[in-house]
Amino acid sequence: MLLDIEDLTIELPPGAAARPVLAEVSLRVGRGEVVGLVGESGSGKSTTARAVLRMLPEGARTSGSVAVDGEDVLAMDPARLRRHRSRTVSMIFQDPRSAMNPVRRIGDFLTDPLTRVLGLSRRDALAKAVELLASVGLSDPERRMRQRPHELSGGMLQRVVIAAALSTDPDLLLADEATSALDATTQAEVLALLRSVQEERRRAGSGLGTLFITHDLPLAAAYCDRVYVMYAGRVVEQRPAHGLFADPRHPYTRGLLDCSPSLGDDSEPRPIPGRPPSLSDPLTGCPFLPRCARAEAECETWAPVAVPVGGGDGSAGDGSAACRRLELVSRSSA
Ligand SMILES: Nc1ncnc2c1ncn2[C@@H]1O[C@H](COP(=O)(O)OP(=O)(O)OP(=O)(O)O)[C@@H](O)[C@H]1O
Repeated sequence: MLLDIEDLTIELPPGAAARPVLAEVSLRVGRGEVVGLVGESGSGKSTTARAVLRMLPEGARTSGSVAVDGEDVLAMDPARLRRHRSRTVSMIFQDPRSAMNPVRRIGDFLTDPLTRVLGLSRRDALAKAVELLASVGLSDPERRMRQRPHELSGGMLQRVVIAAALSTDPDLLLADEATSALDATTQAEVLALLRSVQEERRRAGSGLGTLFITHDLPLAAAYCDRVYVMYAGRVVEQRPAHGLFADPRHPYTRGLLDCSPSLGDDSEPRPIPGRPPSLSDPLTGCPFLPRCARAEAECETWAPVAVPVGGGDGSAGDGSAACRRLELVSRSSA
């Protein structure tokens, strides 16, 4: 398994929060797989991605494990961690401008990791940077190399950032809301680009794993192979994308789909009532309870546990959802 997060719990120092930022998160990404991580703001998506780079909140206490290619990231020594961050994993953020120094040229942004991390000569790095810009679909790459960020559109800049992220040939790509700031057409183009990179690496026999973070569940269901849904620092459902979209099992997943406008459906999107809990809200029982239309008194004391669920196409056990009602059903049919 390329990325294997097991039972990861991250707690802030005493007094800073009433509940963990992440609670017992387990998540896997295989080579060649695109895995979605979805949830409302504050659910813990970025913290999960940052934990893969061991970029943890100040003073955080951690339990559980984060392994990449079988190696425990939380136990890496500083030299190994540097290599892990610069070679094995690359991260793309929502705002490409924040990743770039506005006064430096695009060429410098790209050649920097090539000389520093890969040890290429300046000349080879320049040639490789031009190649990379062409490979992400930017016209006139030599001219782009001399331009500064403000001279390029958001979509073009995100392509530059993707080129830089791929320049060190990482095994794992963490895309944190990487297309959220783009208009619909540009978003579709950037997703197609990421897919084609994925295919190319698959054909070359060195599958790239992608963790695709978004608040947009229909987008994740359309783009990803498998999707994890997070709520209040926990994974509440994880399924193959088609099953999740066709037959969501957790009430929160259903709620997210019901509040998304969908093509060919005239029904009004219905927002989930209430708001997600903040870190200062202590949680007992099911964290979704205050917003759940199907909650019962017993949910108040229920300790969340992942219950195996089928794929919506008759296949069994290829996903899970953490809901007490599903646990009752699975117990009664066992
Ligand atoms: N370094 C930190 N110190 C204190 N609190 C933090 C820190 N990092 C994250 N948090 C808190 O942890 C919770 C989860 O944040 P996180 O950024 O992982 O959520 P998210 O799902 O990615 O949200 P968004 O979509 O808004 O980025 C939030 O309540 C956030 O305020």
